[in-house]
Amino acid sequence: MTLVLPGHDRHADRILDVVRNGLTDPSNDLVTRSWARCLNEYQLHPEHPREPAIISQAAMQSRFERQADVIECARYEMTTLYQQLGDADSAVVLTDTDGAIVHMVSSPEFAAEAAPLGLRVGAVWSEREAGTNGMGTCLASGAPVSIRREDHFFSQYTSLTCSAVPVFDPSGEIAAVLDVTSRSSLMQQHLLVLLGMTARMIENRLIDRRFSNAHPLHFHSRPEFVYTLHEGKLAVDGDGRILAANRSALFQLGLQSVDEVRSRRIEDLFQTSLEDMLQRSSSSSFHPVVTYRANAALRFFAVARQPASEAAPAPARGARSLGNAVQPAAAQIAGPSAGALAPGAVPGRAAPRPGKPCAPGITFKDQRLATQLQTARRVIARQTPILLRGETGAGKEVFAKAVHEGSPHAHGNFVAVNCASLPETLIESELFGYRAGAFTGAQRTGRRGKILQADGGTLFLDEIADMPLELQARLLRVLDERQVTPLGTEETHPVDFQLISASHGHLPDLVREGRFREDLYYRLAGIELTLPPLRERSDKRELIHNLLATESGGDGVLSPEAERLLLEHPWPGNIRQLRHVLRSAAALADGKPIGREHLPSLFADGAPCAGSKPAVIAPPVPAAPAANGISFAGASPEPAAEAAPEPALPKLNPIQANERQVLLQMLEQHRWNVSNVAKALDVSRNTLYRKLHKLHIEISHPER
Ligand SMILES: Nc1ncnc2c1ncn2[C@@H]1O[C@H](COP(=O)(O)OP(=O)(O)OP(=O)(O)O)[C@@H](O)[C@H]1O
Repeated sequence: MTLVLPGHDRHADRILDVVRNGLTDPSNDLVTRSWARCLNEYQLHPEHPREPAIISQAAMQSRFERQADVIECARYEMTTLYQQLGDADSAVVLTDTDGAIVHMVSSPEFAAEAAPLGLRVGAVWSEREAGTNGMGTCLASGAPVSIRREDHFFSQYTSLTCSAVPVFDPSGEIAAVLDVTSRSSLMQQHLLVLLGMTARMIENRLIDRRFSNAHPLHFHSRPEFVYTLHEGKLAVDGDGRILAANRSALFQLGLQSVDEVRSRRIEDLFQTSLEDMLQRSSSSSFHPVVTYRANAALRFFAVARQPASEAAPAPARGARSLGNAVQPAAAQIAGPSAGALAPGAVPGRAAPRPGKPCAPGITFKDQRLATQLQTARRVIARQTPILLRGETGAGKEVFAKAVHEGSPHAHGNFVAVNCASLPETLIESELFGYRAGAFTGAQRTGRRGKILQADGGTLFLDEIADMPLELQARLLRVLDERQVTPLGTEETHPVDFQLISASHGHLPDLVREGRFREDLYYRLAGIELTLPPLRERSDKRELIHNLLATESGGDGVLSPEAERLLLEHPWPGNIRQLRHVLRSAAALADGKPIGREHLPSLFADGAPCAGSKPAVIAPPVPAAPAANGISFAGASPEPAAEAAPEPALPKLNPIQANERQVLLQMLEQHRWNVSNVAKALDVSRNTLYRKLHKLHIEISHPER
């Protein structure tokens, strides 16, 4: 990479000009003030760049020891942040209060390219050493900063952009700086928000760790924010004296610093005592209880618990696999000695089970996918929830099942729930189950919900973005408490399941729009993996042949031209689309080698293949007797349409019949991608699924 931009002397002139002539840029005052510090206070000169000082390994050892608990609390959050960024040309970096890098997470390639510049463990990035830069300037100003390319004091860093935030310890002092350094200068505002949230999570962990003998007290003015990143958190000793507070606690209590709260008693802040709070919390099963600010009419919802060090050990079952139980050690990677992480790779200690052989036709030979599978199996063995992203039909569910089969819970059930295809009103009972007669329409026998079915196994929540907000809160509670209460009952059942969720969309966007709970997102995304789309897979040829073998009963043969067309196709519908194309091709070829003329749906977008009739848009026709409605035979020429008549439909009125026709055409145009059709119609996927269900258009997975 070119880390030095041409024209660096112009860069130096600009800095000298601005500082010497007092030309501060009010929109970037923080940067110009830092330049002035570099020139006047540290006697640096932009024309005489210097490399950051490197601390010897031996000297770093004592820093690691001093910072041990901060590093330990930050490791996992840094890895999660790195996974979320999905930017292979970036590093997530933690420095101590001198600006020395104590931990770093990045891809091996980026680490190798950035090391000569001093972006590595042991390098000191204070302003005094490295001029204006994210980590150093954040330390100097005590505030979040973004230092974009030419904002750097030395020109050798102007191909990089860094955003950094301070991390505070429980006494309110800066304990570390968390930074993302990247080649891209885009989205810095967004990045600062993510960094800020990550810093808060590290701070909260640090309170738990340093005050494990104290009573944690969680509170917020809104009950749904208790136990979330936004909660106020206090550590209280056995006499009710406050030992530590997080930033949100100070903000909500209207205080400026931890000193103002330390050594005060619970009664000074709230109209309650520690004993009362503990007693009420425990009798409400640790649901938030109401309390008031002392001497004011401010209402809060709070929960007080026993110290973590005294808490009874969790039951053997249920103690292991939920989001709450995420172990910081799950993401031990770029430590003092290691240094780099391949995107998507999180080495762990627990050896994954080898896993059952895959079902016929299923393959994970693509290198990236194979690594992801290995990573996911390691991570799930360490009780970390997995969030899968990937285009529709890319194989998220198949992947999740393969993770389950190689996991310590492989002996339990793999239970899949598609949150988008269930009507909103049914998701709750489907997930949590219900007692007989719990509501009108409930089965007489009651129903064991999917969460209980997954006890001892794996719950796969597909299209999690479509889970309604109220249910998100309930799911979060299950993940927190590791127990489930079926509808219409008071009983709680302990549950122990591994959690894998999937979404084709970007959950942080939904979080920003207020459509998805941020705290739930963090619970689900212990690690986030983006599965490659079919067009990027290196095992495409093998996949095509394997799928053809299963779809044709072993008889299918491809002509070289057909193979080439299949390999070159962009596959917007991914493996599902490929499977259907092969299924109808095998039916059309009827035992003969499959040629171009048997692949009409590849040309359905207006490029009909030579020698075949133009593609016809028609209702989907099952290509095999038991197949469902997902078929590209709908866009195929007549022989396929004649091959199997559409099953008789219940009677629809003329308006419904018309609607059905329009929807089928749209589905066909969008290659049966429900999300895209929903987008085109400007309705939610949920609404569209309900409509499809009503009009008897079946969208399901043929192999389920
Ligand atoms: N690794 C694989 N090898 C062979 N076939 C696969 C593989 N992964 C997925 N498939 C096939 O692709 C189709 C779609 O897979 P799957 O349902 O897992 O995708 P998905 O990403 O969960 O889809 P959606 O986003 O629509 O829920 C299925 O027919 C499945 O059998």
